[in-house]
Amino acid sequence: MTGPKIAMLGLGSMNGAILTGLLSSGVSPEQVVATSRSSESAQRRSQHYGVQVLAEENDDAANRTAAAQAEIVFLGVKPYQITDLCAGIKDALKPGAVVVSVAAAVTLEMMEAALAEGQPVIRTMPNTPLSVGAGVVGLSAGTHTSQQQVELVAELLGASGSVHVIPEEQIDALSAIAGSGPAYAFYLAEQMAAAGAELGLDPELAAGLAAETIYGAGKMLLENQGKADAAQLRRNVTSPNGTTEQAISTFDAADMGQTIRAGAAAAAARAAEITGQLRGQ
Ligand SMILES: NC(=O)c1ccc[n+]([C@@H]2O[C@H](COP(=O)([O-])OP(=O)(O)OC[C@H]3O[C@@H](n4cnc5c(N)ncnc54)[C@H](OP(=O)(O)O)[C@@H]3O)[C@@H](O)[C@H]2O)c1
Ligand code: PRO
Repeated sequence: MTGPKIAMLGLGSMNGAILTGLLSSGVSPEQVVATSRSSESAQRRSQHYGVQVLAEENDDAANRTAAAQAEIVFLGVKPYQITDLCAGIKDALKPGAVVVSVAAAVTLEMMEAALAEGQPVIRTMPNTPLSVGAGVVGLSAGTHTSQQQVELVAELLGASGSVHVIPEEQIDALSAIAGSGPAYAFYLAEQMAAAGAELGLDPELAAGLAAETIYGAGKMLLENQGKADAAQLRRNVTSPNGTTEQAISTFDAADMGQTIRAGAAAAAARAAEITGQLRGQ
């Protein structure tokens, strides 16, 4: 085993996506110990990822046991569970270990208050495309976190995506674009596939066309950065008086741009609302 030992407490969609990215980028399964709530899910995930997964259902101390072994401890449970999890593991953590939350809405201050005095903590907002090496991560460091720990975590996650160190006040905004963003793209894919089927294409073909088209457009956006922005690339497809123009006019008439901006604003507002609820607990 080379590299730091990593604990993943909770191994659902998000920590699972991070783990897939880590394993693809050269982290060895022996470096990882994970937990889940149910023994059924622990068994399934252990088989899927080839890592040890302890179930809390079988052993109340599963999270402590996993955390005690690691230099980096990812918290991947639901936001309302994070501070209880912190309190549960605080005495078990190794000196120098860094606790990395992936949870929406849970602040560094809340985690620091639930952990031992001086505990290094990092708050992240990752997205699930980390599982295919194309993720985005927002990262804010706590009061007692060293630059070396930030760099270690950024390097680990950076092998499966881009990492942006940002002030904590901007995490909800990043979450509304990049954390939730894959769902917006999947929603667009669903609607494009449905439209293709309504126009007479085989539904499977239509879904494939939607996926490949969104992938290709994303690749062009990235490869044209600094040369042509999204608006220019869209104009390049939109021949005057042609077919695309009809689609874009229909979108504009329904104020789709404003709808998308309102959706992202609602996601950010919900994060702030959950933070408020957690503070009131
Ligand atoms: N999904 C995303 O795209 C995304 C993106 C960014 C951030 N996040 C954040 O990621 C966190 C997890 O979300 P998710 O979507 O991954 O949820 P999820 O798929 O429901 O996964 C939650 C995981 O936590 C486990 N768990 C529950 N209670 C536990 C306990 N007491 N001890 C150990 N493990 C426990 C569950 O185990 P069982 O399977 O046995 O129930 C499951 O593995 C949330 O805080 C969310 O804000 C998610
Ligand atoms: N998924 C989590 C949620 O929907 C956080 C961003 C993406 O709450």
